[in-house]
Amino acid sequence: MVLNSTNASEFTNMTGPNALKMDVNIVMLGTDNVGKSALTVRFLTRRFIGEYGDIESIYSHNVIVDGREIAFGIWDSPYSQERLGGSVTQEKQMQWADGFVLVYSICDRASFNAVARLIQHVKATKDYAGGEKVPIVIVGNKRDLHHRRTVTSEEGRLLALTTDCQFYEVSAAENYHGVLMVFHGLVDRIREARSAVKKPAGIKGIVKSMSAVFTRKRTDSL
Ligand SMILES: Nc1nc2c(ncn2[C@@H]2O[C@H](COP(=O)(O)OP(=O)(O)OP(=O)(O)O)[C@@H](O)[C@H]2O)c(=O)[nH]1
Repeated sequence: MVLNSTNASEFTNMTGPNALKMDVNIVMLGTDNVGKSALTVRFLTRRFIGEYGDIESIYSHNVIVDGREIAFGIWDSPYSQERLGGSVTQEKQMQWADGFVLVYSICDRASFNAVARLIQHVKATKDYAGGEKVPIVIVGNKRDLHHRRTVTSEEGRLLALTTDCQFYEVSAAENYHGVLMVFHGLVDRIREARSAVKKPAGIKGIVKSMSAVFTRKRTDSL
């Protein structure tokens, strides 16, 4: 299913002459029932509808983020064990994606453990130009069910810190803003990754060390 929606009118500062369009493809990953579809639908429609079915969907959605039009492609598929095994779909997803939202439920320790494995898998599989870090956001969902929590916020934060990912705890059921932060945060990461590819790594360092040599020579000859 492909759903198209344009939601630009709710943002200010969006039609400046310098606004450039940017395509961003995002894959939602995580085990069953963690809320991948709920997060996606919340971002696209601002609504939480409760039941989402098991349909694989690629959504397209245009919004303005920081004055720039972003054309989101969001691939949301139900979890299956083949995901960790190297299926054709998974390979396609890896090639297609610019960034990943890795979701677990704070009430489901197994889903958190699966995210830790998925991070390693994505990092090992995703062939990112320039070798810079793959943009990944880890999301602990179902924050509204804190009385049933089995994964602490600290554990989520620590996982993000040790794997160089971003981290958010949200409730797709109760809070649109948190969900918005997830997708905007990922766009920032993708931007950073792309500009790292454009500017060859180390060029600043080369300029710095050359000027250091010349400065030293001048100083030596005084
Ligand atoms: N309380 C609560 N329930 C949620 C939240 N997010 C999703 N759910 C519920 O969790 C169940 C699973 O949500 P889905 O979005 O279908 O989960 P999924 O990860 O896409 O699941 P699969 O399609 O099986 O891979 C649904 O009953 C949702 O209503 C949340 O933030 N809080």
